[in-house]
Amino acid sequence: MVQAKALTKRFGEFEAVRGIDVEVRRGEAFGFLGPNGAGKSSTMRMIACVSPRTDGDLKVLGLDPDKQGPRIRARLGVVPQQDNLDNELTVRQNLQVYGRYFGLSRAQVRRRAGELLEFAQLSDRADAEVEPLSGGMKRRLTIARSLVNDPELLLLDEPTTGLDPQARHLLWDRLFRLKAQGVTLIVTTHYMDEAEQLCDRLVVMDGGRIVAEGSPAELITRYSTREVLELRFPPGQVIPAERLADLAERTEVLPDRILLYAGAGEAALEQVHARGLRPLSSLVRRSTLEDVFLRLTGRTLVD
Ligand SMILES: Nc1ncnc2c1ncn2[C@@H]1O[C@H](COP(=O)(O)OP(=O)(O)OP(=O)(O)O)[C@@H](O)[C@H]1O
Repeated sequence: MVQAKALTKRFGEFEAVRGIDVEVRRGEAFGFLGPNGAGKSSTMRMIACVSPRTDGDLKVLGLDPDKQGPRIRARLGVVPQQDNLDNELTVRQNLQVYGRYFGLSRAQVRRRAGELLEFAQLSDRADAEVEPLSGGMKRRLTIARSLVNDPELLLLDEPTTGLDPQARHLLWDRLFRLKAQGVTLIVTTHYMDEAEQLCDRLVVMDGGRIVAEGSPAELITRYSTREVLELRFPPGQVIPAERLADLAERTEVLPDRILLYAGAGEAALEQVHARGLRPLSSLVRRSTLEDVFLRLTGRTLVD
């Protein structure tokens, strides 16, 4: 669906995307995970044929965005980072206007709008104005609108940023449904749980480069331990990192806590207690993509 080789985007002197290689296969949910400024949106905008590449090769649906942008766009759905719905129109009209734009007849538009309202779980709001809708509803409507042309490939730039957990889960559920219908998804996100839930495969981006690639489970196995012991100490107390280092394969000291990467977290915690250390709280959890990112970059995703 997408083949990029040494794909590069420069803004003047600044290189936002630094020669990345990416391949997205039909039917998969593929993710770009990285913090703000990593180059995810710049990459997405090149794939969406709205921003030309500066260098490298790019094929989307086997076509060249420089020469065949309109043909590609006709088969794509694009969900931008910011909702750009028409607040003057109702929910249904937002879908209908887009349908007309894609050249559907009035009858086709009516039918498609009905299907999409159902998909977005907004049938009961069809004739409501857009402005007072919740953030989650607006997001679902934006996604529904991007599906008007029945795209093979759907690009979602930070689909759930700013949504509460319930709205995020509802939205993920809709995306799973699309995937089950065979739509290829490409998602950018700085939420590691979103990447872990949604993506079959992903690349971790930082500073315009790809720093790792694989399925969430592969990345965790490759770059982290099975379990992590998180210890918090009272404010102002120096974290006794040197007294804990031998309990784990690796430790990370963050401003408010220390992370001990150990195969068996409970056993490590027993040792902590046996050494007379009394953390304010302790938590044994499995490793996540956040741990992978920390390992690869020395920073947390939300820095
Ligand atoms: N039009 C532009 N002109 C100049 N610099 C830009 C432009 N667009 C993006 N950049 C810069 O390129 C870098 C990558 O931006 P990009 O939006 O691709 O990152 P991102 O990973 O999507 O982060 P975010 O989540 O903030 O969108 C940033 O440093 C940004 O300031």
